[in-house]
Amino acid sequence: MSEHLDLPSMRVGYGAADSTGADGVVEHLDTTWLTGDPPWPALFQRWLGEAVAAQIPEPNAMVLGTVDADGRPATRTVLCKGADADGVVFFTGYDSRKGRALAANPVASVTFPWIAMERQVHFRGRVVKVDPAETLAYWQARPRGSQLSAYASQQSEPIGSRADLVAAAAAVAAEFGGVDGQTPVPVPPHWGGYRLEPVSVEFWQGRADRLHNRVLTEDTGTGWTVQRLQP
Ligand SMILES: Cc1cc2nc3c(=O)[nH]c(=O)nc-3n(C[C@H](O)[C@H](O)[C@H](O)COP(=O)(O)O)c2cc1C
Ligand SMILES: Cc1ncc(COP(=O)(O)O)c(CN)c1O
Repeated sequence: MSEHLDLPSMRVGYGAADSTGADGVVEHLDTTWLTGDPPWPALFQRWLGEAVAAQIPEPNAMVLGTVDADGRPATRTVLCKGADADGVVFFTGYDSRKGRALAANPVASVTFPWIAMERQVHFRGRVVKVDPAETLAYWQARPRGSQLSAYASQQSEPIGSRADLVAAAAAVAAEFGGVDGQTPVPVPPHWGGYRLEPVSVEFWQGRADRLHNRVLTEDTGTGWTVQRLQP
């Protein structure tokens, strides 16, 4: 397949030297943009708001990296459902492949790949389960169809066919009064939220000639540092 695609020559240049990039920002990302304690939330909220305003698809999608008990890394996309000074929150199956990795190794990375904005934000840190009240509040805000599917799905386990999957979902729907029923679907015991509590957050802004801007903020244990990194 890829032999018909000229991958080596595929590239996009970012901005023009010393001018604005696709992020619409003339000034270069600078360490002085990161203020506050911790220093990352204000700039992160601004960039997230700009990604939403730019109408890029799924601006709250983030690529989550985990490492399993055998040291094998894996990444997949999840939706960010909360972001504040305490960290970034996502919801998933606790017994899924990622859930099992996080049980063994409660650390992760997440990357927001805002490529259309020529931006990326990268977090690393410890991961904790959110408390059940936070999971319940989010669960109740999900569409009923998504609740039924999450209830039916043993996420990341094999299933024989699409028909088997549809039948499993239909059985769960019947248990709770049908797809359009009124019986509330309880939070499945195997489902809930996690919060990545960042110890490092890196902001990346693409610039001409690959002379990009990178600013890293890290929690050293005695306070947050802010440094520019080479591209
Ligand atoms: C844009 C996008 C958003 C997704 N959001 C979630 C999510 O919030 N939670 C989730 O469990 N899976 C989500 N998925 C599916 C995951 O990428 C993944 O396939 C699933 O969670 C199983 O991952 P695992 O087997 O590594 O545990 C999303 C996929 C895409 C493409
Ligand atoms: C399996 C799964 N779980 C959870 C989510 C999170 O999003 P939402 O709660 O908005 O459905 C997604 C989003 N694609 C998903 O695919």
